Amino acid sequence: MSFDIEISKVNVQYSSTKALDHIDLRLQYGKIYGLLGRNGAGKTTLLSILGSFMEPTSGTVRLGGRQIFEQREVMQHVIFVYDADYKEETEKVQDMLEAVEHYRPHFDREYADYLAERFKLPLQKKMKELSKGQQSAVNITMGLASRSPVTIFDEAYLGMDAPSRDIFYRELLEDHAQHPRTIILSTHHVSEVEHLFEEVIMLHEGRLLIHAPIDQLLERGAAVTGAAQDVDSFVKEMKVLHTEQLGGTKQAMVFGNLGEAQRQAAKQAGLELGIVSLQQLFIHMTEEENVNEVR
Ligand SMILES: Nc1ncnc2c1ncn2[C@@H]1O[C@H](COP(=O)(O)OP(=O)(O)OP(=O)(O)O)[C@@H](O)[C@H]1O
Repeated sequence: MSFDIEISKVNVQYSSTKALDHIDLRLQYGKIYGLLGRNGAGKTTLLSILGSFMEPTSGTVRLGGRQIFEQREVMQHVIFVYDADYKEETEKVQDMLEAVEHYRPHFDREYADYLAERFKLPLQKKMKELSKGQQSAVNITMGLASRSPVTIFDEAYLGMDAPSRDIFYRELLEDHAQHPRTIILSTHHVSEVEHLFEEVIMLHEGRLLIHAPIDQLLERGAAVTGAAQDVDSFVKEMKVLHTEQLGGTKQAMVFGNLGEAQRQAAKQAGLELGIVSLQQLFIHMTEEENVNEVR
């Protein structure tokens, strides 16, 4: 079975809110995707559809060419890890892990034990007795150890401290290298995880803003720094996402590939060209005044 994902003309309407507006996406099997968007952009809605937690109002979602909603045989290959509510959960951690093993055909018990050890999970405690960060670490352990061909993490690290998040990111990269699968990570900690992504998907107000390989996206951003009038004249025909000025020195963040001739011209004008991080691009690409031109 192929595990490529095809999302076609997907719309989701919640009473008066259009949460997803005509989303078309192809996700190739085996890559790590970063899903970004401001609060309310539609990330959880999109991931809930992929996780078969809900059906779109219209449009189709296929995995390997097959419809996914309520298709148990297809959905055993997809795991959706999200910030679940365990306030009432009396199951012990150990039992939770064993239960997942039952219906996840690629689950690796040894790896789950190893991760439980790495995260120092109290295996004999009830889920509701765990701290928020520990509950998230259980979710992540289930998500990684399931080795599902499609593994979705929706803000899965909530409450986890920086060392635990670091373990998560390292394990994800190492395990993905050994057991390639599609991983989709939705996150607000952009600067912390951008090194994981192979492709970036940005949603804005329910619509697709961009879907591109991360290196191509980063190549489109540049920070031009120098004397204010020189910067202004250099960027006058370009898409400027953001500017900052300190005294006579200005920095403009531009969006669009700079060719060799432009790079030479910048050098001759005494301007410095710097790289822009994904976080900076994300912040300014999703500003109201920039969205239309980015699109
Ligand atoms: N059950 C619901 N009923 C009505 N509106 C909803 C419901 N769930 C989500 N929405 C709305 O749909 C839009 C998308 O919400 P969604 O949770 O998908 O965004 P998100 O990108 O995951 O946001 P966040 O980053 O804040 O988690 C928002 O405007 C939200 O208010």
